[in-house]
Amino acid sequence: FAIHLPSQFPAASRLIENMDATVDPCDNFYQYACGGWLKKSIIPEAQSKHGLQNILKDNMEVILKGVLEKNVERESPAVTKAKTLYKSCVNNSLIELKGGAPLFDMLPDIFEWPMAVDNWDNVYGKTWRLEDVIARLNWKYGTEVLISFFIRADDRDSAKHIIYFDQQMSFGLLSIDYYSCKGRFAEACRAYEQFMFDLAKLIRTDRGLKINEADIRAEVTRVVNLEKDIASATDLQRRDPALLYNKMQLSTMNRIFSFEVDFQKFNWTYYTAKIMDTVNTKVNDSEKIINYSPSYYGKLKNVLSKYTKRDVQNYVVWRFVMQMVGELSQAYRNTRNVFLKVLTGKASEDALWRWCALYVNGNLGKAVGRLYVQEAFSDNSKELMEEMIKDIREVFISNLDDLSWMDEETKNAAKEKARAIRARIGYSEDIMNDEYLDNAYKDLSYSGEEYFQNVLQNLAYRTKKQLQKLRRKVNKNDWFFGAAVINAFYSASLNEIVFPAGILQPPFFNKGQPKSLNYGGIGMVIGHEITHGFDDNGRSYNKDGNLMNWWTPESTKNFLELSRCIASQYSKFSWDLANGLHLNGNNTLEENIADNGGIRQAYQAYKKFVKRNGEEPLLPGIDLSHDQLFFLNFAQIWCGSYRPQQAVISIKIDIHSPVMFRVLGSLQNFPEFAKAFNCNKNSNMVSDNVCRVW
Ligand SMILES: CCCCC[C@H](S)C(=O)N[C@@H](Cc1ccccc1)C(=O)N[C@@H](C)C(=O)O
Ligand SMILES: [Zn+2]
Repeated sequence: FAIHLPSQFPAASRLIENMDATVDPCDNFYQYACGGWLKKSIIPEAQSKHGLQNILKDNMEVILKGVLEKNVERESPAVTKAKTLYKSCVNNSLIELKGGAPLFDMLPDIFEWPMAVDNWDNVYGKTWRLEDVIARLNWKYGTEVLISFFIRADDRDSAKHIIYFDQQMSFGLLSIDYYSCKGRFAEACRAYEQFMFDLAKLIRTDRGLKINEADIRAEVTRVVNLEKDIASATDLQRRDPALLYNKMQLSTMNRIFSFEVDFQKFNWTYYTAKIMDTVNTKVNDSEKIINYSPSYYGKLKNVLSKYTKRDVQNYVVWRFVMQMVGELSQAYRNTRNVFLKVLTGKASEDALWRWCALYVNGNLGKAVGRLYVQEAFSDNSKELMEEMIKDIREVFISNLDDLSWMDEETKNAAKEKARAIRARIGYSEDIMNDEYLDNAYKDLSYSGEEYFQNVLQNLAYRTKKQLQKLRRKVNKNDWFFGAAVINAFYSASLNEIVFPAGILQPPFFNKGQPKSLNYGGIGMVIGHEITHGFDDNGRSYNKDGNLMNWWTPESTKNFLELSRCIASQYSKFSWDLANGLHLNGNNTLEENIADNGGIRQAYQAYKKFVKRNGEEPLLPGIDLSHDQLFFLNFAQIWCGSYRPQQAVISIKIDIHSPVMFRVLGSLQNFPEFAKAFNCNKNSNMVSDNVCRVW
């Protein structure tokens, strides 16, 4: 356009392009809103799913590349470190030259990988202790295996830090179902074993060691069986945080929850001291800890009694090396690429610069966040966001009065908590301050030629920062998310909602676009995050972020009944792309409650805005009311598609419902949607059993 159109015009063309007006909005609003997008979009080779939000992510990566590659005459040392790290990461020729050596040269430091070395039993086996290897994997290599050890705010004393012991949180095959190795999971299992086999073989080859394929295969099989047994020991349904909170002394862990490997009793105090010594923090038997998974530790005893120390060492080192192949030469990356293609459908690697931009952002989020904000974030959105947060918070609070299932006492406590929620918008001022930034990264120094060492340094550094917090109070002013992040968050222990700069952009938000689009976009996100304070997990925490029950038994009973309505409703959705698998309404309950609350609160806030300020001028070029545009923009934020393999993964491990069901589920439960589109009561978009919690 030669003439400068008001910035809302791109909104109209975007909305029209993405939708398919031939679909009846009352039949399938997702198809109506996204049909246009779905017709013209393909999932890139390097992705296993692709949606409108990925386009924002791709654009952000381009911005990050630009700022990380730009040489400027004067900059803070912290920013220089980010650029050096990036340079080492994109130095493909040098990475290729180093082959697998950076990895297999450091394996002795974690007591070696038995299947990729000779004579392990004599050289390492005799003095081997499980505590030594998993302690080191934790503090030095940021790898949690068998035991999840982390330091976090005490659930019942959110100002203090405490040590937590939890069950293993991640598995090579992602979820327990894959270990059946049957039907749709058979191929993934085989590819997983092949990945381990190929990597062990490659390391032996590069080390000049002989290869007995049958021996390697046998060890691979034992390792996968061990991992399957560990996964089988994990607690699956962990809905109530109060039930996880088992505070005890380390001596109790030794007395009740210990286990053995090759008849060596695991000593929890010795293990914990091994980790805490690295940050000069003394712990002994009387140290208080929180055991999140008593039954898992009880089962671990039986699991490990079936395996040798060699099997256990093979497994724990495998969990580390399988992550690290990504930082090595093509031959090593290929062992995992083949596996990922089968597991997720991802058919090629991401462009190296994209991977490196995200890697540096993930590790030096404060420095990269500063560059991103300076380059791409218009600061004028803060007051508009504050106004919208105020609107939506008030709607949440006033809606409480309509809830017949909640008594006055509980309502008052809910109002108090809602008022206490603190909002973080865009980025923390700290990152614009040179000495703050330089201090944050003072202990880090990178080499442009040693990418793998840089990565190891980051693994140790991140863990060290966390371990050092144990004897310190929680700093409630710390931002726990970077600025270049296209997402939003709620923290129960801080009772805080966070909207990083990355999400404050179209289609979520734009000062120039109509308010109907802003409320259907970021407005719904704001409601989503506020509602997390009251979902089936967040509701257990009080306004100060402590696990304290502020509910009357009657209100609790009613809440659980209504949340079960949501859970069973979403469980009814079956997904043809995942050959008919049903959603897991329990695993996705928190996010579904948040979505259902968010859409209602944002819509009501928009209507209040219109009452205060009058109807907005219609959007030229699209004959929809602003009520309709509100829902259209919300839905289009979720336009996207999945590869079949990724569809199964999302159902198994994503706490969010798949995108189309997030739109269908929340709108079927919200009668104002049907009103806006004049849907009659037996249309698909009107649920015959509306569920409503907030
Ligand atoms: C491991 C990350 C978990 C993120 C959890 C936060 S509460 C969340 O669910 N954020 C919302 C933000 C949002 C809400 C409504 C509409 C759009 C975007 C979310 O859905 N995040 C998605 C993108 C995700 O994290 O997968
Ligand atoms: Zn959420």
